[in-house]
Amino acid sequence: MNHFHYLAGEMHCESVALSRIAADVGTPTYVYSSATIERHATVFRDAVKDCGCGNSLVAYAVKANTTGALLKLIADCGLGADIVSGGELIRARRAGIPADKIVYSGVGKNLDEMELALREGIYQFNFESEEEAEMLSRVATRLGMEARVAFRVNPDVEAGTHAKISTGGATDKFGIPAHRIIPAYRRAMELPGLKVQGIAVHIGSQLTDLEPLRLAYQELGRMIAELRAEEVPIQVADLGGGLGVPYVAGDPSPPSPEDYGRMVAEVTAGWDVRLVFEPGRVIVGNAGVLLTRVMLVKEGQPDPFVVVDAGMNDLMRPAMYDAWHDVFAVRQQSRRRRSSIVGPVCESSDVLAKSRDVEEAHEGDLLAIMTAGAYGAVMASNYNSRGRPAEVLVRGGEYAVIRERETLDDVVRNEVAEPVWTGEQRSAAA
Ligand SMILES: Cc1ncc(COP(=O)(O)O)c(C=O)c1O
Ligand SMILES: N[C@@H](CCCC[NH3+])C(=O)O
Repeated sequence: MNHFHYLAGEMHCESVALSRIAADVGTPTYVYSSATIERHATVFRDAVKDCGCGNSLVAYAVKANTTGALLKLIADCGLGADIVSGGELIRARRAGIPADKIVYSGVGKNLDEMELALREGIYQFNFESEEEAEMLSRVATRLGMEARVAFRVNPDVEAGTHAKISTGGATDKFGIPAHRIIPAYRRAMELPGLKVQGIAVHIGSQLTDLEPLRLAYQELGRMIAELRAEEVPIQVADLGGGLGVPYVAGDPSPPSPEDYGRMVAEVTAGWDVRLVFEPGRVIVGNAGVLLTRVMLVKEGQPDPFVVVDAGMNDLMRPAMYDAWHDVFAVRQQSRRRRSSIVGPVCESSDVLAKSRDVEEAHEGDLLAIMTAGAYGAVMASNYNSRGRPAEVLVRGGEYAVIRERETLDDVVRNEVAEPVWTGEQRSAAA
């Protein structure tokens, strides 16, 4: 369910016409609906609230979309944050997410990031290796602090999603395999500065079948029992994120948060733990579109190329994962024409929609690339010296720019125009 819909043949977000945003802010621009985000946050929270001990923590996976105003909205819905870097920690805190609602995942946290997270007092570090436990112990001891920790298990299950977004297979870099879990916890319990409290799992993203999740959670349940038999005090089970969203209008396949919540309640019954969830895409995916303008239409083989002003640098997903995003004309057209929608970037993979039966497009038309709220703006780059797109948040009948479009000055800001070579630095110091 989202808040993008047609009114008198024109696509609106809530009640704001996308053509108005394009006229005021330009294109390409990401447009988000605050009502959709609030709704998804609430629906997810309600779907899992009775699972586990009933005091579940829903920690939004900040990587899906980190724009400050959007994070603030999610914080106001009471969600915590799942972070993967010091930068995401700072963003989450600035958005008002309390430290005790923050969990920290990721295979490579550096010492500075560990120190920052410790000083902030986050809820839990999810270790992805035994080495991380040693590192954090040293940091915590030096600071005279104690870190609450968990290990992420790699359950070796086939998530049934795109290979590049699967994370729970034996050859993926994430987590540690089941056979190393007990020794890892034994060691962590001996290390100073660590307080073992939980266990975590996350097998991938855009999952449209609950079975792989069920298998992973059952494996987690077995591990909790084994760990408790070894007197490891597991009180928290972090079930990760991964719930998919429909990328094709009307696609019924992704399970609803309610179905997911029922499955979780069933599998985790009797675990006697606090559950943590890390949803990303399901909160923001359908809350955003990328608004773009047709620059020209050129003949092509086998279909015409509709060249738009958004490219793979603005929305990487089609080039990177062959991802499908519906493309609709902002002003509905009755004629249709098989076309490829392509960006201006100098790469053959800069194709947003390949040979699609779409509404016929003409120079100057506006198009909406749908379901672009998650892993869209966050993955944008400056490739081809293109400024990253603007972002706009709609609320009721009004909207606000929440990120300005980058100018060329912004793009080159950190470059040093007149390099100072090391030899010159030495002679200046002498
Ligand atoms: C550890 C972890 N948690 C949560 C997420 C969020 O996943 P999703 O956006 O699919 O819910 C990810 C991304 O795959 C992740 O790596
Ligand atoms: N960036 C991916 C999701 C990765 C999730 C993080 N592990 C996507 O756009 O689908």
